[in-house]
Amino acid sequence: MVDPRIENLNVSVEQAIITPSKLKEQYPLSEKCIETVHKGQTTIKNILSGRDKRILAIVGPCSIHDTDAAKQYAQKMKALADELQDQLFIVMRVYFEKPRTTVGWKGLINDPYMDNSCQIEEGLKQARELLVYIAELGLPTAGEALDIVTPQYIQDLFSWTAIGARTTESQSHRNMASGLSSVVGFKNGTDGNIDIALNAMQAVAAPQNFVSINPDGNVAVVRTKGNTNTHIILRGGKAPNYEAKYVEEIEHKLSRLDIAPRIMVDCSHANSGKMAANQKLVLEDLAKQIQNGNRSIMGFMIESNLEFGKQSIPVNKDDLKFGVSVTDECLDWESTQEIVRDFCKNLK
Ligand SMILES: O=C[C@H](O)[C@H](O)COP(=O)(O)O
Ligand SMILES: C=C(OP(=O)(O)O)C(=O)O
Repeated sequence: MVDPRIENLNVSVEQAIITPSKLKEQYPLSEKCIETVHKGQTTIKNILSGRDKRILAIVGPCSIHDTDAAKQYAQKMKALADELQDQLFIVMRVYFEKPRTTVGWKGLINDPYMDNSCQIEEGLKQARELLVYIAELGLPTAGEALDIVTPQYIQDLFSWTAIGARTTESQSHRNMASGLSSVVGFKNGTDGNIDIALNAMQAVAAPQNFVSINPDGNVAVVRTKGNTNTHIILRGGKAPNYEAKYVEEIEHKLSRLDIAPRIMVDCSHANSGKMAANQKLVLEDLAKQIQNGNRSIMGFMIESNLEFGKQSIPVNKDDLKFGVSVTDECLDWESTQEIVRDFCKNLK
């Protein structure tokens, strides 16, 4: 019994939704999907361990708000991934959940119609349908695990996972990451704090026990084995942190902790000053570092969409510009191809 004098004072509605197993029945995995994810997860683990010498490239929109645009983007990306497969393992950024500094649209799962109606069940369906589509193309995907329950619905389709700058220090996110099957990258904090990511990697390597839900939607205790397939992502803080002097500093910190020095650089966010065009400069710098002998940089991240820039979410959704980000500024497709190809040429 809920006593309304002391409980749920700030809750307006509690609405049961589809269970993870029912959603998976509606959008099942074909053998081709399983092969895409299995190959994606395994290849990324091999890149992390250094067995596979290629560079991991996480490239795609800041956020998905229109699954048709995302499908077009994925088709283009698949062709680029095939073209550059000798040097890069390209994984499409398919981010459905956005952490906000204060308030704002929290992504396709939370609010698929972008009108504050927050039809989360519909958001989960659209997300899963899109991930199945992309896996059918043979293109692996990457997501940010932000909500700690939604992985039960879609995580089987991701080949790589990020924990964001605002949640790397969170115990709940570390618990969750310790049970994920993919490689997990931890961003440094928004203020540039590196230690929270290093602490996260140690916490996540250990077995954890916590309360979540099971595939049938029942409350369950989850006991994990721990996930040692993790790395740091440098995303800048008060200032950028992608240059060689920062990368070397992190290498030393990792070595002191007896963790293999494997580092991903996010070319966007504070490393680009949130200006999409600057991602080119970051990527050029990374290519130089690698040419100069760096062996710890194992990957990079780029925020890119069909079209350049960003737009605010209009009241009338017919006014949305197709293929333009509704969160952070993104590079357009042509520039994305160009800078990624140049990166490969520079490495040769
Ligand atoms: O990646 C996207 C944004 O940087 C992140 O969601 C924070 O956005 P905000 O500061 O606009 O809320
Ligand atoms: C929100 C993101 O990044 P960060 O956590 O680094 O701000 C992101 O990659 O979408």
